Amino acid sequence: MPASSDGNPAAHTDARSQPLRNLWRLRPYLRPYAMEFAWLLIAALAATAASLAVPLVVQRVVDGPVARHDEAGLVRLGALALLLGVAEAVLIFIRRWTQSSSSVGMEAAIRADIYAHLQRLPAGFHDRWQSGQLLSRITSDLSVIRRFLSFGLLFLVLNLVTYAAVVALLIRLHQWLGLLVAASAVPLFLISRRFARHYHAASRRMQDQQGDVATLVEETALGLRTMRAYGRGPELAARFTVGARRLHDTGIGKARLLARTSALFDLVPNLTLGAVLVAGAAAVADGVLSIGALVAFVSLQLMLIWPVQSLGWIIANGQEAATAADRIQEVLDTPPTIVDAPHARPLARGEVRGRLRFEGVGFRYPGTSAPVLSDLNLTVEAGETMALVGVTGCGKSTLLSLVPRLHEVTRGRITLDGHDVRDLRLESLRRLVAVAFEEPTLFSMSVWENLTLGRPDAGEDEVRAALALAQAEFAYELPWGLATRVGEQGLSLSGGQRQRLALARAVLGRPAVLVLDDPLSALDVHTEALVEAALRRVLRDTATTTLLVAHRPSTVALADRVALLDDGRIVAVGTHSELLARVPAYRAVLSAEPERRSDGVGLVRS
Ligand SMILES: Nc1ncnc2c1ncn2[C@@H]1O[C@H](COP(=O)(O)OP(=O)(O)OP(=O)(O)O)[C@@H](O)[C@H]1O
Repeated sequence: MPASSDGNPAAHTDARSQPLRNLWRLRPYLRPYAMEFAWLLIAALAATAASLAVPLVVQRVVDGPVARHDEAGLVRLGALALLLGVAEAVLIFIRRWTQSSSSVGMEAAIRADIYAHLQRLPAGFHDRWQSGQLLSRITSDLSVIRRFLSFGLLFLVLNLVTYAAVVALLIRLHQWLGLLVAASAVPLFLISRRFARHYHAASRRMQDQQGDVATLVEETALGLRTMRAYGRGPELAARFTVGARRLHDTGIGKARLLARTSALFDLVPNLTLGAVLVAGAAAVADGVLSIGALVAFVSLQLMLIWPVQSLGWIIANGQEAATAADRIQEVLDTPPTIVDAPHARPLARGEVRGRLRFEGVGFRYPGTSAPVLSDLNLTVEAGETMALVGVTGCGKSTLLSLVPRLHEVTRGRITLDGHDVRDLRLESLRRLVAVAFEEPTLFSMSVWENLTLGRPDAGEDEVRAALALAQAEFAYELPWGLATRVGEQGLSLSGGQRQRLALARAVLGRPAVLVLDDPLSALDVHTEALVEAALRRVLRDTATTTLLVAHRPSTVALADRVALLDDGRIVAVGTHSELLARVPAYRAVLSAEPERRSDGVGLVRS
């Protein structure tokens, strides 16, 4: 399903679009457990058969040994009833034991597939989807499906079989009374159908709202400091209260719907039971039914009460699972748009010189009308360092993201040594092109693991050299050195420390092309100078082609040439001093003069 542009793809979903179809589509996950399911179904059916046999034994007891005062017969039939009871208990144990391992295994397999799919989806998908929505799909929605596959589905089959078997036995005991019980299935069916329709819509609403609340909690946790600094705590709390209240109301609505329907599910079998008792007593009085048969009839009919009562719960569980499956398939059905072309080939580091060309490149974010880049031409020679300069919001980061194909060009092409980057294997391209973002992400793992993300085979000397280059030797001073866990729930690092580790991570990969998005913006002047000096040395020595977003003259000084980006195009290319001398717009961008934003939103300083 295409996500909506408001970041809440769920908001536009038709809840009744494909009831049960998406749940059915999950059946391949059941296949590895088909044998286990067959066994547990056999165990469950055998347990049901054992429980159904008990009233028939009771009938024999009442009409036989009790009527004839036959003690030996009573003991024999009593022992049989006891045996049936024990058999039922053992079979139920076997069923429960089997069902837990298979359903948890299926849940884990679906979760692994969703996670792998999320990794293949392009950056644009993650820009549009709220992470809370993804989180709730991969956690609570999957749990709902597991519960249905392990309990709801089993009891649905079991209860239907029980119902059919009991009705058949009842018809055998007394045809008309049996048919009366069978007729009670009609109102039950109508009630179930209406309930399923309403409950499906309510379930979808609730699962979407759970995702919204998860998003709110996540945003609050991530933005806690900003929120406090601006004194916006109460406002966010109010937003949360509204979301939580909505979720609460939907939950209450669902519970009331279930309660109302459950009352009807209680009423129908009890009314039928009342009618059977009256008509059965009359039949016994007329001598057409024995007392033992009436006792057996009523005992069997009582066995229908639980299957009918639990129908509400089973339908509710099934509808929740169906909507959860809808939400999961919405993610799985989103095709990964940035993938290897069939003819894509790998390119070894040794084969690459690093000449990077943008030829008539255009780019527009999905769901937006105006392109950010249009007809952009630029050549970065092999081993050259090119700085990219432009006002805030003109598309510098967007341009960089096109090189490793985090986004895909919508027009033109980007070539590396003459190869269109779309003709290269993604894995190969991303090994050749290393990126350091302005706001780098460190993962919840050790500094070492964060550094060697793109080069798991890197040796200690290489890591040391990369840390030295990025002036990031502070990492050795951390409590456990490079083994210190950083990122979420790890040690907090300053913005500058994070940037330096990200820079070390980028250069450690020994890339052919280094893409740096203002990588020194969070450094103090002294550290910046040290990093720049080291970076200049390395860029020269390793002959790495570098495309570098720069806002400050000191960073621009790292570059051999500078390209000025304006209105989605490269409007000037030259050395820093050439552009300073002949391009007023360049002077304006690099000086502290106020400059119009490229999108015309207002006046900003670059
Ligand atoms: N995911 C997105 N979806 C839609 N529009 C986006 C997205 N990301 C960025 N934009 C828009 O694209 C334009 C270019 O953004 P970009 O981040 O590339 O600018 P920039 O030149 O790097 O800015 P800065 O110097 O502030 O980092 C902006 O108008 C921005 O609003």
